[in-house]
Amino acid sequence: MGRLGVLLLNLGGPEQLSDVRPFLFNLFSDPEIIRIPIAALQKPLAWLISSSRAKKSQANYEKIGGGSPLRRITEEQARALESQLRSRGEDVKVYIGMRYWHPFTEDALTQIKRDEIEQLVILPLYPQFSISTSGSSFRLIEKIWSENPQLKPPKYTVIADWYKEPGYLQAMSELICAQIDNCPNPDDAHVFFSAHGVPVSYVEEAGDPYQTEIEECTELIMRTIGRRNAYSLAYQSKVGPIEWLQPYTEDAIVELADKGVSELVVVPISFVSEHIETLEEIDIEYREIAEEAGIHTFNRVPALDTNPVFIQTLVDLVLRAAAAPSLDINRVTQMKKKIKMYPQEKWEWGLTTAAEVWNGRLAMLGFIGIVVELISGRGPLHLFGIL
Ligand SMILES: C=CC1=C(C)c2cc3[nH]c(cc4nc(cc5[nH]c(cc1n2)c(C)c5CCC(=O)O)C(CCC(=O)O)=C4C)c(C)c3C=C
Ligand SMILES: [Fe+2]
Ligand SMILES: [Fe+2]
Repeated sequence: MGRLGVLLLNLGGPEQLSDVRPFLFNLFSDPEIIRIPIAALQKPLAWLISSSRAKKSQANYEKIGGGSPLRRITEEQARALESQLRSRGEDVKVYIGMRYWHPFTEDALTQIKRDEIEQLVILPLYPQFSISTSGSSFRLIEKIWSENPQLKPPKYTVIADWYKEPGYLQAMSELICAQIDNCPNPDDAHVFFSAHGVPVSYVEEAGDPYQTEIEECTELIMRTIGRRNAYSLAYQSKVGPIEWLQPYTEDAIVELADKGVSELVVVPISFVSEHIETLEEIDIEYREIAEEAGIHTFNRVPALDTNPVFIQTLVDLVLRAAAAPSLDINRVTQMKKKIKMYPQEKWEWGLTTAAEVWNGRLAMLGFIGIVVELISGRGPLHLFGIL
């Protein structure tokens, strides 16, 4: 086997407060994150939303030290993975490709070409697949390679999701058990999984397998734990006016308190590193809601970061993928069945009634939003809470 490369895919995050606005612009420019049916409106709307949201978002990043720790942690994970693989005798280099901030995926692919990597394993740092995360990164890689075919390595394999990996389940269950045991009454502790949400339309209309994979993942983790603790799942970080997966984390916490739960073990489930949604949203915002609702123990399970059992899982995944026949991005998307990634014709031009209605609604919302916002400086986007 020739020189092996591993490309870790992640979201990226602003490193300092002045990065927040351009980072948000990149994020909202992605049609897999916000689906604007008229492509020409994508960038103006991204500019509008990012400019207006920046202040609120900066205030949150300020509370966690003025920037996202995502780059530092992902680099630590990459180094740990690389040294583990090298200790197994592999001639390997690990790269990081972020979707919305440095180090960008484009730069990683250029470096991979320069280093003459012969076989590339593409490994998203998202255990479960979503159109908005791994799907978006796969689309970007496809686009870069189609525009610049010489960047494509001779062989590559894509890992679509890996939430069923025994090592991952083991690492998560050890971290959760430690927090259960930290509760005053461990048997009464309620294990509360909080996943990053996505709009309902992603699952119901575009066929995103994310919700199914998240639900299955929580069940597998609880089976691995093998204790009798009650558990539930909710979705956090809703953005904008449309309906996202429910129940929402903030409502579910209050409901549990109303039912008499007073000891909560909170498990961030859709991401493997500490980031703004764990350090600010869970640790500050949701903790406050829980305390006000009468929950006296709120133990948050730390993210995996460089947990050795987790890094070992990544090693196993890479070695298995490197030994497997080449699996390309198109086949992965097909394997994910009928996912409609934007701007597939089916979705964009509405071969189904639902998509037509939805596109119409979005187009109207976009037009009205931009016009009202530009005229008054305070439009529907504010009203609906996007900004
Ligand atoms: C599996 C994880 C994630 C999914 C699914 C996801 C979907 C999703 N996100 C937004 C909008 C925003 N996300 C933001 C930050 C952010 N998102 C994730 C992960 C998932 N997103 C992470 C890890 C981070 C934080 C990175 C960091 O800086 O540490 C933000 C910016 C922060 C803010 O202003 O709140 C936005 C906005 C949408 C719309 C979406 C699905 C369509
Ligand atoms: Fe997000
Ligand atoms: Fe948030």
